[in-house]
Amino acid sequence: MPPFTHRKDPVNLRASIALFSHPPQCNPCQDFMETMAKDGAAQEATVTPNKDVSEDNLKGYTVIYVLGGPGSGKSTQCAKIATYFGFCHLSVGDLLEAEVETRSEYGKMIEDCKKEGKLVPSDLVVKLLQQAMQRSQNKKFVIDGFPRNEENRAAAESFMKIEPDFVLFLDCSEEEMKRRLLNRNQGRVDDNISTIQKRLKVYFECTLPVINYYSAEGNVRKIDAERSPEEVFEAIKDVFFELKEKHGETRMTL
Ligand SMILES: Nc1ncnc2c1ncn2[C@@H]1O[C@H](COP(=O)(O)OP(=O)(O)O)[C@@H](O)[C@H]1O
Ligand SMILES: O=c1ccn([C@@H]2O[C@H](COP(=O)(O)OP(=O)(O)O)[C@@H](O)[C@H]2O)c(=O)[nH]1
Repeated sequence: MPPFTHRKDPVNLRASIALFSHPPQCNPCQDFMETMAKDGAAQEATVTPNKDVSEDNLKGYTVIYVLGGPGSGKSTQCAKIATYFGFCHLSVGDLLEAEVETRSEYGKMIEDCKKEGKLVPSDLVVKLLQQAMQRSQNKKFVIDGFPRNEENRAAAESFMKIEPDFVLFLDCSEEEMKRRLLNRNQGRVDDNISTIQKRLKVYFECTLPVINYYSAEGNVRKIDAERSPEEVFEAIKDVFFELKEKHGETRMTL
């Protein structure tokens, strides 16, 4: 399969990327990571995984990654998947927001990243995700909006030993994603046009390569996400049933 590019408006995409003069920030917040490494802060407080649960316990879980641009409908569809198929829905964006609310030492940095549309360092994201998975009673996870860049993907594989059963790619035009985000109206600090442009840039430059990585492994199911939420979910259900039939219970437990 040829690599995914932006589907409907490649000309617009090139134009919008050209608006940004700084280089892609697929490994952002470097200063913060260096500080964490120096003082061992990553081991502290709320993000310390439960010590009596080994990372090997994550093996044998069913994991589905749901990727797509900001506003492509990831959260909307993950909630439906969770309800219909009994998966645990883990939104990394929500885990980060919850971390901000605990007023931990990472709160300000997370808030700043979010306002700027930047990605939070992988160490922290992976720890939060690992902790949430270990605390869950469920063994089937639909993971919303992660991995966002190559560093995230590699960290999930090497530290958590997880690889997705498959990746759902919600394909939506830039124009529609912008329209949805500007109408989302949930008081998010990042749903303004300036931050939306930055998030889209990160998506095109950092997340699309991850989708293409999995696609090269034959592990991506692309969904036309520009239809109504109900129509999108019907297409997603077809993918789940088709894969269940193909792989049986051993590969994916529904
Ligand atoms: N298929 C759809 N058609 C129209 N609006 C949608 C659709 N899916 C989601 N939305 C709306 O678009 C906004 C962004 O959806 P959301 O699921 O939060 O996207 P993401 O998690 O990818 O950022 C929300 O206000 C949501 O209600
Ligand atoms: O793996 C992730 C997921 C989210 N974020 C941060 O959380 C923000 C919001 O992500 P969310 O998934 O909530 O929303 P989306 O941008 O997909 O609409 C992003 O812009 C990033 O700042 C991150 O750093 N890593």
